[in-house]
Amino acid sequence: MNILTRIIQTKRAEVAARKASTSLADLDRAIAMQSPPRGFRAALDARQRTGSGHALIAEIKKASPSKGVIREDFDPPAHARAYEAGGAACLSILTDEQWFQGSDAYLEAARAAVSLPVIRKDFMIDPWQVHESRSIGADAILLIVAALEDARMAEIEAAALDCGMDVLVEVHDQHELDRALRLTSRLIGVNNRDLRDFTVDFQRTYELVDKAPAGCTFVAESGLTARADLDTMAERGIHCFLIGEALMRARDIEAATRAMVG
Ligand SMILES: O=P(O)(O)OC[C@@H](O)[C@@H](O)c1c[nH]c2ccccc12
Repeated sequence: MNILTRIIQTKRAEVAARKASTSLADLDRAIAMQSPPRGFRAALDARQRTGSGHALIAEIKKASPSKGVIREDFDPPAHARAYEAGGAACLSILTDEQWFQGSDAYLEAARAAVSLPVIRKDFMIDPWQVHESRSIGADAILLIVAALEDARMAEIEAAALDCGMDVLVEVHDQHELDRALRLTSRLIGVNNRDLRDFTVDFQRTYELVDKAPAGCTFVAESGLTARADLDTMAERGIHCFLIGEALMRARDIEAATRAMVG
C-alpha cells in the first residue's frame, strides 16, 4: 500500500473525530471572526507579471514521512518572517500531525506574523475540512487528485471557492491532469515526488507543463534544491515553485530564500 493510501486512511479517522467535536456552525462562527482571504494565486501571478524573480511558495515543514525531522529549532512565525523578508510570494504550512508533525497552531502563528497568503498543506477528503481551514486563517487549500474521486474533488473545490479561497490542484501524471482540468481552478501543481517510492523526477513537470492549457498558473513541487533547478525550469516556462526541505535545512532561511528567488 503506498504512503498516500495510508495517510488517507488515518485522515478519515481523524476527520471523523474532529467533526464529532466541532460542528459546521461552530466553524462558520470562527470564519466570521477571521481576517479575509489573502489572494494566493493573485500573489503568484503578480510575481510572474512583474518578472521580479521566481514566484516561491515557501513551505514550513518540520518533518516528513520519508525524511523524519527536517528542522530541530522549528519556529513557524520566525520562519514565516524569514520567508517574507527573503522575497517568497506565498507560504505553505503543513498541518497534518500524524505524518508531518504539523499543527493548525503553526498555521495560525505563521500567518499572523506576515502579510503573505498561506496555503494549508493537508489531506482534504471532506468539505468540512475546507471550513476548518478557513476558520484557522488559510487562504488556499491543496487538493491531491490521486487521493480523491471526481465528485468529491468537485465538492471540496466548490466549498473552497465559496469561502473565497484558492485551490492548488496537485497532479502526478497526464491522467490526473485531465481530471484536474475538469475542475474550475486553474492553479495546477505537479508533484515531482513519486509517493510510492519517494523518488524525485523533474521530467514529470516538463511533460505536463506543455499539456496545461493557456491561463493555468503552473507550480513545480518537491525536490527543488538549487537555484539552477529553478532557472532551468523557468527557461521552459515554469515560474512558480513549491519548496520545503531545501529552505528548512538552511542555517539562514532568509538568505536561502533570497538566493532561490533571485
Ligand atoms: O520539501 P520539498 O521536497 O521541497 O517538497 C515540498 C512540497 O512539494 C512537499 O512537501 C509536498 C508536495 N505535495 C505534498 C502533499 C502533501 C504533503 C507534502 C507535499
